[in-house]
Amino acid sequence: MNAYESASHYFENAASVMDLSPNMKKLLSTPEREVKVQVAMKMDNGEIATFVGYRIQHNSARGPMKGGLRFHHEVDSDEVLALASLMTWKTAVVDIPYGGAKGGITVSPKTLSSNELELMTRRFVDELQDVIGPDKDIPAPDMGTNSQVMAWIVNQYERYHGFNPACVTGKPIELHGADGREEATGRGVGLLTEALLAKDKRNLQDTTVAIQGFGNVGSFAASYIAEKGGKVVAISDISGGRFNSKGINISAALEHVRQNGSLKGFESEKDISNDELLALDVDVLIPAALGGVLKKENAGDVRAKYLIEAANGPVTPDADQILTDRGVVILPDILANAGGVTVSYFEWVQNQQYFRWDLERTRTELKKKLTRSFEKMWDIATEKHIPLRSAAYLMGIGRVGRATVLAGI
Ligand SMILES: NC(=O)C1=CN([C@@H]2O[C@H](COP(=O)(O)OP(=O)(O)OC[C@H]3O[C@@H](n4cnc5c(N)ncnc54)[C@H](OP(=O)(O)O)[C@@H]3O)[C@@H](O)[C@H]2O)C=CC1
Ligand SMILES: O=C(O)CCC(=O)C(=O)O
Repeated sequence: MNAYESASHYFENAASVMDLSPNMKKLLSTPEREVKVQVAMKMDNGEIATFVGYRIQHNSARGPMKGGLRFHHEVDSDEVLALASLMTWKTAVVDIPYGGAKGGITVSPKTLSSNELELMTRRFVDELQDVIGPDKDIPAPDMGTNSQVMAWIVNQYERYHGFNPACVTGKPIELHGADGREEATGRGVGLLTEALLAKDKRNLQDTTVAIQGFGNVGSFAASYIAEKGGKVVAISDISGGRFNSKGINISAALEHVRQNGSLKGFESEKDISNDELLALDVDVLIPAALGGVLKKENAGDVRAKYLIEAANGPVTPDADQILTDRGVVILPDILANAGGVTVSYFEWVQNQQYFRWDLERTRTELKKKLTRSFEKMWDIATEKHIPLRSAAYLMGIGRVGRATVLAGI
């Protein structure tokens, strides 16, 4: 099952519980626009290279479309479509006035020089500048992109449209970014982990955690959890995992990555593989890297009681069933990692109003939004005796469906 089939499965499941008409189902599952472009450029050595770029605009019933840009060698149209549809439900679950979109380029960004990365980003914007914009579709960071890439995007977009900071979020603070956006997704993961544990009268202080992926999301989630007294016993990146039964020193790991570019060589009690990390005997497992990492073959190995989907689509439907049957509580991606797009919304609001918030306000508003959405999802799940994922989908699809009906076609 590819990423899109997985996302469709979750949508279909919820749609059948909601009794959506076949026409409404079709309307809500079909993307409004799919753009596929050639990104042609001259590499540092003078040779011409071409890359394939995508922007898929899934749904705009609730507002301008919103979603990140992924630079990764596995990006394809199925994956981008799956991620775009998740954005539609995610923005609705946290009730921010957006639809959903996603984009990406099939490329390994680490194989490019900084000049090449900049040029590729600018050429991509040249191809997309007429379909994106502050009131149409607003990109942001995802895997393989960061605030520097967003800075090139805003600069290139403004060459066509004039001063326009709200055309992209996740920008550097110096270029109208929001204090708190960089940490937001990981912080949200931490806040929601606390909220979930609290339902079982538990807290982070007596909790062990394993996190796969130590990029933007994984590292900020680890920092938050460690600061709150949680014991992060394992972290990983593409070089593999590090395990320490007494808890990893997250500040030291961050410093190591800053100096060396990866966790490779970071000392710990023992080195483990990414597969071993997923099967560790911990309370909380947080996949924060690629999609589809928990599947039929390894879902039975999971020993954690709580699984927080920091990554988009980390659990396939087969695995979801196995884990749910085994009593693992899964906090679904469309809420678990929604802290990022929520603070992107705050950044966009600040850009539109030319008014800057301080970090404390951002953190307070983020907590308010996520907590409110979590409690609503929890109540639906409890009342209907359904898993949290189904409850979150009912919330998201319900809001998009109602907006569609009210607006009329
Ligand atoms: N950035 C954001 O605001 C948001 C991100 N997400 C989702 O969170 C996930 C992570 O995104 P983000 O943190 O931004 O991405 P980053 O590119 O910042 O980090 C990705 C991390 O995953 C690691 N990784 C990559 N491939 C593998 C692999 N095969 N096995 C183990 N680790 C791997 C990377 O290692 P290395 O550095 O060594 O390559 C890196 O540590 C994605 O699923 C994304 O869609 C969701 C919501 C918002
Ligand atoms: O911040 C955003 O606009 C989108 C983040 C994103 O791509 C995601 O939530 O998956």
